[in-house]
Amino acid sequence: MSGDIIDGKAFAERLRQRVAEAVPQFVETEARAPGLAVVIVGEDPASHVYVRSKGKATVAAGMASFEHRLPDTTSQEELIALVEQLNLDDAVDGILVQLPLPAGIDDKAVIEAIDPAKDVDGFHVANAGRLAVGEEGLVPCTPLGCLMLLKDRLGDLSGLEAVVVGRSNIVGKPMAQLLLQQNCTVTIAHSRTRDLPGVVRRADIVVAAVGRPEMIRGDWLKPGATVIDVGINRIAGEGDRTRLVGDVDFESARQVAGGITPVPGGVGPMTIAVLLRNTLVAACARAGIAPPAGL
Ligand SMILES: Nc1nc(=O)c2c([nH]1)NC[C@@H]1CN(c3ccc(C(=O)N[C@@H](CCC(=O)O)C(=O)O)cc3)C=[N+]21
Repeated sequence: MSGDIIDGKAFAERLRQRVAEAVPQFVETEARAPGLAVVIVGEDPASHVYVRSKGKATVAAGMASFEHRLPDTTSQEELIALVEQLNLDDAVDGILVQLPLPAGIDDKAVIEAIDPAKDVDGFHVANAGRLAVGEEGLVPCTPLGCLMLLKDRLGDLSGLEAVVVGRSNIVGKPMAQLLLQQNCTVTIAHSRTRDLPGVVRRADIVVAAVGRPEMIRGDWLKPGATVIDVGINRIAGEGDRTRLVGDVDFESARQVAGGITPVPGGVGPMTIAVLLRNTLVAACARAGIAPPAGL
């Protein structure tokens, strides 16, 4: 038996298309495009690649993209001053400060400076709190993208056993909240979990977000389980090449899983598509209009 590959890239393209189709209505009523500001500090080449692809996707969806590139000598005060300026800028509906930030800048202080209404990453404590208590708010892009893939594949998730491996504030914890909202029985496993393979083997749904290349293997899975691989790890490949792998050992897992997301082409493209979706949703909320249906 060999499970299906869950095509996150194709799903993400359809979501981006739906966002792009909804933008003209916003432009019509508000006489401006929804705007996303992305702030990047420092020279990390991989981060610059992501920021460029976010900017391109934003423009392709018909939205305005504002990129702010700051040198790695930028102080926390300067960065927060920029965030505060973007908070006040009416052309900006979404603010994303690319993480990680250089050493010496406190991520938390910068995130808390973002207006929660413009926090399209959903990282602000106000949005994390709203998610935890089931209030309307902006939800982190990666976990929301994972949930969309799961619902598309499985329909109703009620009563299913979900194991989230990883407890970060940006993926693991919000993922667990979303699955709980869908009436899953949710376990959060992590580096201190005893008998991790045994815990993972109970799961109908496995979300892997540990940041350890190919850690979760096929023999850890319940046959037929749905596996969502959030990991993006660059490891040594053939010769002097590198290759991108997830937190799941794809080849062995595929033999046992019912469905599995690949890396690349799985969760990564969903993150960017949901970022566009969140930007449009934030823009509608700021304008006091209903968000487009079905996003
Ligand atoms: N404030 C903030 N918000 C973020 O959402 C955020 C961030 N900081 N810092 C960096 C990470 C990383 N991230 C990715 C988004 C898309 C892909 C993606 O589309 N990946 C492709 C291929 C990537 C490749 O080939 O290198 C794929 O998986 O198929 C990857 C990684 C968003 N991040």
